[in-house]
Amino acid sequence: MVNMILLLPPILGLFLILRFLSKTSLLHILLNQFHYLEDKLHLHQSYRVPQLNHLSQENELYRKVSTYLNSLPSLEDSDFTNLFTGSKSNDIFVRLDINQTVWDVFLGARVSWTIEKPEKNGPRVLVLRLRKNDKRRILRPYLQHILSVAGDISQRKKELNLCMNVDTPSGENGRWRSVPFNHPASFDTLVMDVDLKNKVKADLETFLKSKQFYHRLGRVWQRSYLLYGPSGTGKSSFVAAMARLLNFDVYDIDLAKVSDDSDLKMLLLQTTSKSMIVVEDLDRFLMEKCRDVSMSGILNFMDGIISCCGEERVMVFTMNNKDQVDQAVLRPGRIDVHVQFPSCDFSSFKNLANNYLGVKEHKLFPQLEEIFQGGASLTPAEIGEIMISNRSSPTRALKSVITAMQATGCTKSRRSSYDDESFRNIEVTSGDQGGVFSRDHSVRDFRKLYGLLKMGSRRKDEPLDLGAVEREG
Ligand SMILES: Nc1ncnc2c1ncn2[C@@H]1O[C@H](COP(=O)(O)OP(=O)(O)OP(=O)(O)O)[C@@H](O)[C@H]1O
Ligand SMILES: [Mg+2]
Repeated sequence: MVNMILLLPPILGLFLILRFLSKTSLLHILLNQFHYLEDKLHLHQSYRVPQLNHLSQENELYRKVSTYLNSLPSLEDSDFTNLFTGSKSNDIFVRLDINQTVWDVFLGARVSWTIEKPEKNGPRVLVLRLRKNDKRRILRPYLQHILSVAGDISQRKKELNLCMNVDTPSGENGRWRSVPFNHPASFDTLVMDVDLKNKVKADLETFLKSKQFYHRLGRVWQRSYLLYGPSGTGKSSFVAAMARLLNFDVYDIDLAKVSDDSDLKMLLLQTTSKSMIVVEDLDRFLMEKCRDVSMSGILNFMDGIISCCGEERVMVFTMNNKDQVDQAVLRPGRIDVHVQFPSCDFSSFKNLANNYLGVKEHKLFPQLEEIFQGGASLTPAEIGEIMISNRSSPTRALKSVITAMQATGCTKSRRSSYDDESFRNIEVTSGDQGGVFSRDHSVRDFRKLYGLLKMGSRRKDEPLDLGAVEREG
């Protein structure tokens, strides 16, 4: 009994000390000091993983290690970790900051990673530090482990990036600025010929599985698409839908910000594999008299000659009108698939009415069909705008569309040359099957061999005054 009484004060004291340690940061400080001392007592070796290689191309290992480190739970314990919101409002991301160290344990060995930035505006370097005793045992398996975890994370990755070239390089990310790519368009939301949509989807899916095929032929594993048609017919939305289907980052090249051919090469070298390279309004750029990038610079870029690092790439060019463009740009092999985006026909219109207004049938449909058959048309963008502003009243929306179509004054006689020309010009080269369909094939041949990548063929010649439509509506 006396013994028990004697033991009570030390037990109580120990309890109070432990409670004090757990409630304050003293325990944490002591543990840190212990790790620090333990660290000092061993010989260490450091390895550097630079962000860019000697050609200023992105070092893929750097990206993979960053992906891995940003997924480590220990990052949350590290001081001054950056917190960011993601694309969804309740997503929070944890990201390592410059000079911040994160610890990791692999096969019982403790290693640390620090992001350094040797020059103020220069690229970053990830520094791995591990004990010399552990080096032989863990270095290679550890790096393999990082690659495999990073691979899994990217496969699950839902967030895509949109990269845009900028005039002045920051050094850190080279010439590309990237932002999360959240464009909501998908193949489901795009109103277009179902057959055409499915053919492009199948073409993209086949491309993804064709690595061996391209390698056997000694070809760069890339596929090029030309999306052409009037403004507001869904070309940019289609690009977003393609990126979403492929799960590729998008590199949107603004050629006006490219200073010369070698600058264009450098930009391409700084893109990664599994990406989509997009050049919008190429026809307009090629038409410019004073431009900094030469025709041969553009052609080399399209051929993928300068793509040393970027395998598995899809290139997309958009144009309003391809008739004025040099045939060298459009030749098979340089552009594999041409997809035409026409103004709306009646069947697409009904799909838009269903999507925007929830209307499958309406008493005004026969009148609208007649107007469409008369040759008048609007682009999906124009029809979409009218429907959005009148979405509370489908009848008013449809009446406004009728008024707008009548206001365009487009008649059958004004559309003939465009129709016939575009019909002849459809070219689909099917690299994966080894076939090239030339311009001379008849339309029936195209339908038979690959299917017709065409949604219809009407055109609007004059801009719509939406203000007038709304007033009348
Ligand atoms: N086929 C379509 N289906 C559904 N929505 C469409 C379609 N085409 C256009 N839109 C709508 O119209 C708007 C403009 O479309 P988009 O920017 O894709 O056209 P574009 O062809 O790229 O035009 P531009 O040549 O001027 O760049 C978007 O908000 C899009 O949602
Ligand atoms: Mg566009």
